[in-house]
Amino acid sequence: MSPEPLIVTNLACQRGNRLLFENLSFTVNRGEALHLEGPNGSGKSSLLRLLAGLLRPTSGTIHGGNPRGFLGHETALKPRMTLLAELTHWARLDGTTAALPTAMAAMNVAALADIPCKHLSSGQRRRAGLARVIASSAPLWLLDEPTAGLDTASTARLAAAMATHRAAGGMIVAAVHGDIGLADPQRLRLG
Ligand SMILES: Nc1ncnc2c1ncn2[C@@H]1O[C@H](COP(=O)(O)OP(=O)(O)OP(=O)(O)O)[C@@H](O)[C@H]1O
Repeated sequence: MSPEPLIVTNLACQRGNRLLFENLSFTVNRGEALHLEGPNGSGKSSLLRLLAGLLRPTSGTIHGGNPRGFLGHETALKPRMTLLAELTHWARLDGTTAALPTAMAAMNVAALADIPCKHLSSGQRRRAGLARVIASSAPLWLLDEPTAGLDTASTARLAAAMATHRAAGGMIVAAVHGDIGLADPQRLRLG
C-alpha cells in the first residue's frame, strides 16, 4: 500500500449558525493514526464527515488518503437481506470483494453471514460496519466511535485489525472518547 498522506489545511466547519472549528491543519502519513477527542458537540463527527466527503468545508482543503473508508454512527444494512448479501453489495460498490472473507473473519461476523440484517444486534451491526471498511481496502479509515457497543473481544479484534492496517501503510482517523487500542496516535482536541 503506498497511499498519499492525508493533508488537511486551514479547514473550517460551520453547522447552522455555529462555527465548530477553523484554521484546522494536520497531516496523517502512511502508517499513522490520528485520535480526535473533545466534548460532545465539539465537531468530531462533523470533521469525519468532511473527510469522508459527506459535508463540504466552509473553507480549507483536504487532499490525499484516497479512497477513504467511513464508519459512521449507523451501519446501512437492508433489513431483509442477509449480512453476506449486504456486505457483498457494499464490497462491489467499494470496488472489490476479494478482501471480504478476511474482513468478515477479522471482525468475527462470518458465522452471521446468513442472518437477515434486521436480526443483528447493535454490536453485531457495528462489527459488520467495520468489516465493510476493512473489506474496502481503502488506505484511510475514518472511524466514528468504532468501539461503541462492542464487547471486549470485538474491541481487541478491532485493535488488531487497526494495527495490521497501519503496518501495511494504512492510515486511521478515529473519533473516540476513550481508548480504542490505537498505538502511539497523534492527538487532535476539538472544542
Ligand atoms: N445537520 C446539522 N445542522 C446543524 N447543526 C448540526 C447538524 N448536525 C450536527 N450539528 C451540530 O454540530 C455540532 C457538532 O456535532 P458533532 O456531531 O460533529 O459533534 P461530536 O463532537 O461528534 O459530538 P459527540 O461527541 O456527541 O458525538 C453540534 O452542536 C450539533 O448539534
